Amino acid sequence: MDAIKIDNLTKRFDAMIAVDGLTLTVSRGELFGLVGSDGAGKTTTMRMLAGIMDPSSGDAWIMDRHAGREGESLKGSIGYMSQRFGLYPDLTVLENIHFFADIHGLPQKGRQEKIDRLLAFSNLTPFKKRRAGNLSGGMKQKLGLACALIHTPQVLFLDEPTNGVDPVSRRDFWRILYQLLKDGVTIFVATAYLDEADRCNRVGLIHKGKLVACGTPQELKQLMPGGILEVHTGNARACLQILHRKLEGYQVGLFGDRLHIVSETPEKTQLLVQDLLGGEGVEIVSIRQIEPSLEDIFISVIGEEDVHATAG
Ligand SMILES: Nc1ncnc2c1ncn2[C@@H]1O[C@H](COP(=O)(O)OP(=O)(O)OP(=O)(O)O)[C@@H](O)[C@H]1O
Repeated sequence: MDAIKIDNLTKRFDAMIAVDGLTLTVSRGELFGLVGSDGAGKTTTMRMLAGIMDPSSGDAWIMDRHAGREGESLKGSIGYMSQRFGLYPDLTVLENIHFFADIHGLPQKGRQEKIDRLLAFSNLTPFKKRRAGNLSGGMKQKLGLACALIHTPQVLFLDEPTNGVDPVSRRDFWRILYQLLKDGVTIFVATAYLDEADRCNRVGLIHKGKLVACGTPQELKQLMPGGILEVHTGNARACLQILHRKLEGYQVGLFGDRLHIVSETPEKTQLLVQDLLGGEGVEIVSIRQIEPSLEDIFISVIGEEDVHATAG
């Protein structure tokens, strides 16, 4: 059964279409990633699903209830952690959680046990008396998550929850999400980090408000015809310029100190690239075919010039 059903959801801001005919479903207990660069339409989608923004047209249902028309009755079933999650910096960790418990009308009976469980779950027990303003970025996000979970929602919406958080805390945060999945919570997470997208059961790539691809990470990786050639040389940027100049009709992108070339015939392209770079006096450290990453797929689907705003 579907936890989330989105049908032709559209949001216009004057002439600008922020979300353009989005249609997709998310099953119960699924971890779905909405992936796109800045301004792709992720936050606008989240707001409409969480019932805090009306769509211009189209519909969404969460657990069989209409996100707009039945928004009020949905509140108890969904948790929403927005990008600028409203923690109170002057309140302690514990006080913040109590504040959200009050908002959701959580009864006093059983409340303390619930809070203790959430604190332990998010590894915040030792910090419960610390003021939220004095927490690290990663801890703030965990506290935001604990607050979003206080009323035991069935569906959790997370808008770029690990934006700007260090890699160790990000991994920690994802561990917590996997625990929630085990408890049967459906998670809909927006992210610009493609490595995070790889951790999702299914991924939707959104670009300029449109869903341009959707499937499991493995399915998305099969969207790419041919393969990827990874080229490692002493100076990737110089080689990028050479290949942009001389290798017409190919997508070439810079990934750290490596170049990725999308090719339908990688073996042939490998010979061509070896010739071209050799002719320019470039020494190739290695050149090999690799499995495309989600980042490769993203670039191949939306075009290289549009991808630069996307975090790696
Ligand atoms: N209230 C608004 N009024 C006008 N335009 C808006 C409004 N909210 C969003 N937009 C525009 O809609 C587009 C989609 O924005 P949205 O915030 O949904 O993208 P996003 O993928 O979440 O990116 P980011 O991570 O930068 O928030 C952007 O071009 C944005 O400028």
